[in-house]
Amino acid sequence: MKRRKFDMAAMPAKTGRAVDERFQVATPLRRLLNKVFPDHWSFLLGEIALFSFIVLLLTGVFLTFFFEPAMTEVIYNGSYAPLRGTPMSAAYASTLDISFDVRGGLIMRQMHHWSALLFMAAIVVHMLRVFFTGAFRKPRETNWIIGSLLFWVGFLAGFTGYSLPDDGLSGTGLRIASAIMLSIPVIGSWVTSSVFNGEFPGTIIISRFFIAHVLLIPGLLVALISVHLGLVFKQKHTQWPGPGRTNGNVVGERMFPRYAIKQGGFFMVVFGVIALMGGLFQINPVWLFGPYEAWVVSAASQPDWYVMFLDGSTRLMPDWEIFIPIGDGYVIPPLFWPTVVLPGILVMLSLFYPFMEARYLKDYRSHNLLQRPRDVPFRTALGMMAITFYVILTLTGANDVIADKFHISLNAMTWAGRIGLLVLPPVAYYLTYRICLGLQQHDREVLAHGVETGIIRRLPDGRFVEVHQPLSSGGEHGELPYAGWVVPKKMNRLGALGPAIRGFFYPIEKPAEAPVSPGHPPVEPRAEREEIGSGDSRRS
Ligand code: HEM
Ligand code: HEM
Repeated sequence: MKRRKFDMAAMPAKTGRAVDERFQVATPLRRLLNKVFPDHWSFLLGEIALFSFIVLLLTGVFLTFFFEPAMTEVIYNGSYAPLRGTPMSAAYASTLDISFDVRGGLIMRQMHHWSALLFMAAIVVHMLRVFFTGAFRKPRETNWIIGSLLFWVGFLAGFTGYSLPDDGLSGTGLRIASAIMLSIPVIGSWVTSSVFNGEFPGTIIISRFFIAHVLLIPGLLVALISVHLGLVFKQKHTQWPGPGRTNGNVVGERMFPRYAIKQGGFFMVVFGVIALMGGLFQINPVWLFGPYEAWVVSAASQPDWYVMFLDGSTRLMPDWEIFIPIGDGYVIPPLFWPTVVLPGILVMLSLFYPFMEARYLKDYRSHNLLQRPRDVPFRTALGMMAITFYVILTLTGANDVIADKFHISLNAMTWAGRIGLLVLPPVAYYLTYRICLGLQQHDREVLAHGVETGIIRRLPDGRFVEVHQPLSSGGEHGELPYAGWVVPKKMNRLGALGPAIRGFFYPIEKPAEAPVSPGHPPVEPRAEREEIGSGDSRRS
């Protein structure tokens, strides 16, 4: 029999055909590789969250090989001399072993912790980007909801992870969690004894948190992130308005090859930065805190940054205890309001904001173009108000340290926090609003008179004027229309007092579909386009 010659060059095509004949993947794969993504630095924030999550998974799996999730008492006999001979839980002893005796263990622990901090920070900044640019509007409300859930599940991931080493700090955090659960009226004691299997701390909480931390929560996160990215893919990414970009298309680069290669590179950068931080900067040195003992609590015990706002809200709460005289009587301790009710309100507000805004603006159309924060002053101002609220609570979470370092009375810090929490957010709202209107005014000036060139000319009559260069009209980049909001002219006319008062803060006219301000980048010459079908029906 004649043997067929082996043709190496034809192998890839042949393999591809063989796979496609069996699984019919060529068409969906081509669609995937041809997907167009718009380019802007702020779209990388979601990717930082994604990449740091991947690092969390990788380092977390490594730690799981060596961590022992048990509260059985052991006598430490590892290489960290100051704690040798100390009775402690197996969990704490294994964390010390990971830090001192497992090869590469300390860098993995530190990378895990740094990536957790980066993950939460990236989520928050990504969420702010989505908020301030209006990317959550129809049709992307579902993705906003999934995103909000991701934040809160990430929060739980961080808290359960922080509790695992069972050192002095993590035990203090668990103690606070048990007090928060106990503060819930009626069901509080039942919830606490169910979670801790009896009295705090019990003997089971670390192994329960371990299952939650390495299995349930990561599983939930992977599922939610998959749906989140699936929706970004299905609904297509928003883009900044600009010449050639409309509500019905996406202008950018195809997934393959440039976009995919860029993303691969960016992952390496994020991984590299986390590895450097894990290698160079110490984080959570549990050996200094000692094993957890319920009666040992040190000052300056701080949680990770994303949990600190709850610590702060607890510190600011006045000691108002409510007694409800039904039956034997119920007590609602002050702790209930800042740690259960406040986060509950924040969860609800974060979940439903897109719907509240759409209702308020009576805007039920689909939006695929982003808005500049200055063009929607009320939203930008609300966002700044929320940030101010959060920052004050977070700083208050460290008010004992601030009081100590700056020699301020702790009581004065608490009162400053209380007053600041009520006064500063509205001030932030007002200032942001005025700044947005000022920036709009500046945009209008640029459109009317062109860009300042810095060239001063003397006119024949002796006056000096600055030469303004008109914005390009038509030409390569097309017209740059300005459709921002307009501050009303006749604010004080009798009979229009309402609009006049509102007009001081609010622009009256609704924004046009695509506010385009000067300075938007021209369309890149090799940009690709993809059309988006409108899903709007009756109410547009
Ligand atoms: C684990 C956390 C998260 C990951 C890994 C993640 C990842 C991403 C990625 C990669 C994108 C596309 C690129 C970009 O626009 O940045 C995206 C888009 C989006 N994300 Fe997230 N995200 C997370 C959390 C959140 C949160 C907390 C929110 C809001 C509450 C949110 C809301 C959105 C929305 C609405 C889009 C569509 C944006 C658009 O088309 O302009 N995400 N996300
Ligand atoms: C979003 C996901 C995650 C977050 C935010 C997170 C956060 C944390 C934090 C802050 C710690 C304390 C680290 C320290 O000791 O300094 C920790 C510990 C730990 N995590 Fe995670 N983690 C995540 C996912 C995972 C995954 C997917 C696994 C395993 C599959 C894992 C396994 C562990 C283990 C075994 C420990 C205890 C070891 C130790 O503290 O040294 N984690 N995690």
